[in-house]
Amino acid sequence: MNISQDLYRTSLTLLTDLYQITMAYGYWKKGFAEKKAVFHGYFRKSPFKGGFALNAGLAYVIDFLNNFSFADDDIEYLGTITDAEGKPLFEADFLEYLRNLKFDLTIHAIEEGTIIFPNEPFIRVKGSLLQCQLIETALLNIINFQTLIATKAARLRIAAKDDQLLEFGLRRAQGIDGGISATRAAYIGGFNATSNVLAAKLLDIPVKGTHAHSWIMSYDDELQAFKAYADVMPSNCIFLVDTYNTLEGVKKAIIVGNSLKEKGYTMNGIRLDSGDLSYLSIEARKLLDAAGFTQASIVASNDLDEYLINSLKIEQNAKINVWGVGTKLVTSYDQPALGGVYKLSAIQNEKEEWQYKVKLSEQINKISTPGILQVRRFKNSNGKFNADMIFNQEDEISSNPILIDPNNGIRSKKIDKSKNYEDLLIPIFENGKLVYNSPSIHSIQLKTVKELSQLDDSIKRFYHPHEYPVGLESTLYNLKMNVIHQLKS
Ligand SMILES: Nc1ncnc2c1ncn2[C@@H]1O[C@H](COP(=O)(O)OP(=O)(O)OP(=O)(O)O)[C@@H](O)[C@H]1O
Ligand SMILES: O=P(O)(O)OC[C@H]1O[C@H](OP(=O)(O)OP(=O)(O)O)[C@H](O)[C@@H]1O
Ligand SMILES: O=C(O)c1cccnc1
Ligand SMILES: [Mg+2]
Repeated sequence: MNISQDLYRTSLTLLTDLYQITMAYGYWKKGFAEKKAVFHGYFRKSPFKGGFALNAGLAYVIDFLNNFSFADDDIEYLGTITDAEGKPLFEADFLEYLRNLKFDLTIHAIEEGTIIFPNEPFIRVKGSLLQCQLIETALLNIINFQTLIATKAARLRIAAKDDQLLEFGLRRAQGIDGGISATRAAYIGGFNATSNVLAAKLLDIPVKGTHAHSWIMSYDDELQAFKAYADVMPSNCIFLVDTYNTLEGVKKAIIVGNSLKEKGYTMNGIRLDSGDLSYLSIEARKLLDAAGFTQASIVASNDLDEYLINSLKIEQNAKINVWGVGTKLVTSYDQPALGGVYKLSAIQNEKEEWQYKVKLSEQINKISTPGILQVRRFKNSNGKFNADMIFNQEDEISSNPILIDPNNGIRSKKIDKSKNYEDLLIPIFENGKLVYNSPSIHSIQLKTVKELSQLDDSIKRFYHPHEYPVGLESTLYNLKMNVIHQLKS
């Protein structure tokens, strides 16, 4: 077996939890597989104790859904699953139903590179209960991870300001796909390039890199190693200077930089990968400037994250202008998962009327919201985000709506009707037909940059950020309370 080939040449339709297929079987058996339902995907808490998340993963969801069909070998495999008594779990007619299933859901989603907040649906799925159910796991798998990493990357972008950010994470990433999709999400979040060659090729992301300690160690002498590197790649020289003694390394880089200059080339810079990055970058900058290399970059790497970059830049005045970030970004070191969920919120009865559904919980923030929802983002006259309103599309909305905090009914906010707004959930699939053109990854990154500029600094800060107002429109809030009271009585 060739794992990588087998993994990527298979249909991904079985990328799901068994219970989705078990429920699908149950719906089919009970005759309501094709009953119309609505589900929404959303998360309840911004990651990293932050004030926002950056939406990512939609292009992968689209790809998954566009190819959603059970291949013959999928059906054959499902036929081999048995129950506790050793009998086939699924009957043959159901498997034939799956074999002939044609994806026909209607899906609205928020575009990648959009800032999103807790409780607002980033995706709305409408159509047969059976199909809505079958896609849950893959959809959450894709969006939870890419949104998490894109958010981390956006935080690194906030810390690094206008400096270059390079993603170096592949060696520490969570497996093969974890590595590739982390690279994608990092780019969406604002990284300039990656060292991951396969991801760069597959996803059209700029690829960059320096060299490793092993290059230096393979020579008897550091100076000889730099000279040899300059010989081989005179226009691609960022010398890693910390193998033995960092500042001595910088001096040797300068010697080689001067001979490059004589030959008409430019030394691009140096990289620091250990020691006190603040002290060493300040001293290295002095040495480089004194030798006339004022344009040479100082790249830093070594367990960096947004807090360290912020401290190095703001508190310590480090002279670093390119940041290589790996482990802490691609593994989302301080928060390993985004808790995005997918909940049923409406289902049609025999008369094809919508019945609204709520999942109750002792924890108020875990009570789901009923309806067929849309997210409306209100903006101030300067373009900055003002507040987001979640509303039920089936209800009339006042032009001066009142937003109510879903977790605290006494907190509310009035929106005046002069505000500009945008509805964030846009059509992606209509009855199974793709009606959305995915933007290039470069335009998604540009969108991120614009969105971050429209978000107030108080929401972007890392410690105790201000909570951006997201409320249920009052008619929806009342609907939710009514559904809850009916369930309790
Ligand atoms: N000025 C600084 N302020 C705060 N943290 C720093 C500063 N300089 C470096 N760091 C961080 O401190 C840690 C230092 O790492 P550590 O003590 O393990 O040694 P090292 O620099 O990696 O050396 P080596 O690779 O030779 O073991 C790294 O996470 C690095 O990012
Ligand atoms: O620190 P990260 O953010 O993950 O960035 C990537 C790291 O990978 C490389 O070395 P590696 O960690 O393999 O070896 P090292 O620990 O000896 O530097 C590189 O020199 C960076 O230190
Ligand atoms: O190109 C680099 O400098 C690099 C690439 C991967 C990991 N660490 C460093
Ligand atoms: Mg390391």
